Amino acid sequence: MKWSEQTWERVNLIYNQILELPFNQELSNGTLDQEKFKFYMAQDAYYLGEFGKALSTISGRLKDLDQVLAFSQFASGAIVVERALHEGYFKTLGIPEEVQPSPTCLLYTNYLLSQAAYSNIEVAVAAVLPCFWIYKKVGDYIYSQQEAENLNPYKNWIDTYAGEDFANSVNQAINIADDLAAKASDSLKSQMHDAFEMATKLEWMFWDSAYKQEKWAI
Ligand SMILES: Cc1ncc(CO)c(N)n1
Ligand SMILES: Cc1ncsc1CCO
Repeated sequence: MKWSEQTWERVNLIYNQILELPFNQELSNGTLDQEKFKFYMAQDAYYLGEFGKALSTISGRLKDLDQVLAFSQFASGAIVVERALHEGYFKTLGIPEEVQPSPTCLLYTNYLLSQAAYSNIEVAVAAVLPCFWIYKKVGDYIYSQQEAENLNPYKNWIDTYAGEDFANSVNQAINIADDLAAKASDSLKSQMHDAFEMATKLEWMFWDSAYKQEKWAI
């Protein structure tokens, strides 16, 4: 079995809990409170900027030039989505330009940046993979729940992650993780699983914290 198939089995329960989160259920049926969506958008813009930097760092650490190119394209893709949020949702929803990251957003982005900089490159790639794969699966799930006659106010957002371009990036990222895992020791593969599972939990926390509009205690 491929590393990616094994790793998905390990997070399948968390994935199902992600689908059940009130944020995703309400986003899917269009009833999500706009304040919660605005909070999420602001935090996600911050997230995408830091995620882009983590992808750039990984790009520079990879050896195979096709993989260097793929990660540098993912990095620019993430920054392009971040810029589009500023031109789109930030303006239409009236979100202030400067975003202070929530505790969970800071935890997640710092986890990704530190994995990108300091872990073995195989582990760093595994740590960023849920950002691709979980979003793709959640995007496809929510898209499949849409009823044609009801226009969901969050349709634009839903379409971003259910589209073909994103699907291609996700498949490329999974294949790169599998190629690295194929040459890795058992111990390294196990660290890759742990990083994938940790980032999957942080994805759960990110949506949960947006629903709760998480604040700093002091
Ligand atoms: C929190 C989070 N994870 C993953 C993605 C997809 O890149 C995103 N936009 N936001
Ligand atoms: C994973 C990811 N999320 C938003 S853009 C991007 C890279 C795809 O090009």
